[in-house]
Amino acid sequence: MYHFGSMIDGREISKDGREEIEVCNPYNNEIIGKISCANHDDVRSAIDSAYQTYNNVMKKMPAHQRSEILRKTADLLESKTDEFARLLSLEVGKPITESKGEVARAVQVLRFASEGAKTLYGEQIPLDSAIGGENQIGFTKKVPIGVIAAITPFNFPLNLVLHKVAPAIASGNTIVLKPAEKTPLSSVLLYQLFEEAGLPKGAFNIVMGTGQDLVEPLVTNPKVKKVTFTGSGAVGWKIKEMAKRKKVTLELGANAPNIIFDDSHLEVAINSIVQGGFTNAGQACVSAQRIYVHEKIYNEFLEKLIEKVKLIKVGDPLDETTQMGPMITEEAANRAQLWIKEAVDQGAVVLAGGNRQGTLFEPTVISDVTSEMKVVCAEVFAPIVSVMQFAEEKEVIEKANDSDFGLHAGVFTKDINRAMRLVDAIETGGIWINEVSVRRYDHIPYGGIKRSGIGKEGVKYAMEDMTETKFVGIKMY
Ligand SMILES: NC(=O)C1=CN([C@@H]2O[C@H](COP(=O)(O)OP(=O)(O)OC[C@H]3O[C@@H](n4cnc5c(N)ncnc54)[C@H](O)[C@@H]3O)[C@@H](O)[C@H]2O)C=CC1
Ligand SMILES: O=C(O)[C@H](O)CS(=O)(=O)O
Repeated sequence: MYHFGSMIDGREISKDGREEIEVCNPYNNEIIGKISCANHDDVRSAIDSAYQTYNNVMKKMPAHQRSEILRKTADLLESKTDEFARLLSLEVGKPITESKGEVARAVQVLRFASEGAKTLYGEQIPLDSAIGGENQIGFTKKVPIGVIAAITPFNFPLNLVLHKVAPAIASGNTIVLKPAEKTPLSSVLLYQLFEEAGLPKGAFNIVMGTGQDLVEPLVTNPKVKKVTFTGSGAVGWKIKEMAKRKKVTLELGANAPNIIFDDSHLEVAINSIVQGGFTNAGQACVSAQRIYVHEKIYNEFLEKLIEKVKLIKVGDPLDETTQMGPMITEEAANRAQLWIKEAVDQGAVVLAGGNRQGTLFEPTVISDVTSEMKVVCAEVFAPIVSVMQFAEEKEVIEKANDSDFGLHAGVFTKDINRAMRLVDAIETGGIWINEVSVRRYDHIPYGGIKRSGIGKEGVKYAMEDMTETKFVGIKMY
């Protein structure tokens, strides 16, 4: 059984006399580990360590050395794919095939960051474009900002942690991480790899515990220069207020629209929605939640979708043949079931699934929903897709945009002109054509608008946000 404390200034601090939180396998509720929680003094020590290490070490470390540490960490992680994947399946409950996918993506994040460390360019500015700027040279440097505080959610505990730690190290910063207390174990295994790869002590610190307890002292400490948060909107926007004038990145939730026109490749669209709605039991912020299907193909689409959804094998995440595992807690599964009941009471029809056994929620398809129902207008974060029909392009654009959120969208059509019209009309941070909203590659700019957040991740873009652009001017005479 794993038992980890906080990792501060290059060592695991004492676990004695600390409050403990058990980490359970959501599939069978077995305890797989526990964490000993940090207190507010520990948070301060972690920030002090990160601050000293930034000023004395990381700020001065050459790019090739930062790059090499990241490259070595990537190689180490790749060599331990099975161990990490197993732990992800145990702590999150995702099928082992998806966990291996998360590890493979995490390796790529490290490799992108390793390359990014060497290509953090400023630009040359032609000063003589301004009257009076003759005989002067101008350029910019990308300079690190210092200590970064990172707060992460449960659903992709390795990759989403790396989307903060890897760009921070690549750009010469230091970081204090508060991982999700439901899935904190993989972040410590990751920490150990960084240590083995030669990352100086204090460059990456982890404080263990609940957000309620640790986030305020972390975010409000004056030595922290930037806060990067991934998680729910309810928490994220509170953190933004706490952070006051600090730089803040918020990666929050959504209810992604996916639009299927009557000229789309039906098989491709259906397979994409099956993947996009049920990956990680729907617990992805870009999960395909609202599916708008053109009226001409609505019945055929629905019939084929239901057929495929009913075949999804739900069960033990460690079984290689399992396609969907449990939700993270019984409370989360119960909430999803209540939302379905509420929708049904208001006229919705459950066409597949709808039931649960403990944390195991059946892959669910509902129709006859309205835009006021929670399963449509709120973030469902469960294996539930709502299918609606439309007749006109203009109408479906309005429906897709009728949301407080705006993270990713998917559009299926063979008409490039229409696709490009939707690219411009749909209000999201990213849009896919002939691919489902859930698709994410780790080097694309990723982040939402509206209530879905502020700023972008994706290694290069996170590095931009973790640096300042400093102007340098030289006058010749
Ligand atoms: N846009 C994106 O990239 C992503 C967004 N998410 C969003 O994350 C949410 C699901 O993850 P959860 O872990 O359930 O989110 P959550 O918001 O409950 O927790 C995220 C982090 O915030 C901390 N936290 C919780 N309550 C807090 C409080 N009152 N004060 C301060 N900190 C607090 C937690 O300890 C955890 O570390 C969904 O809304 C999902 O859409 C998840 C993954 C990616
Ligand atoms: O990395 C991803 O695939 C997503 O960011 C995870 S989530 O945002 O969809 O939860």
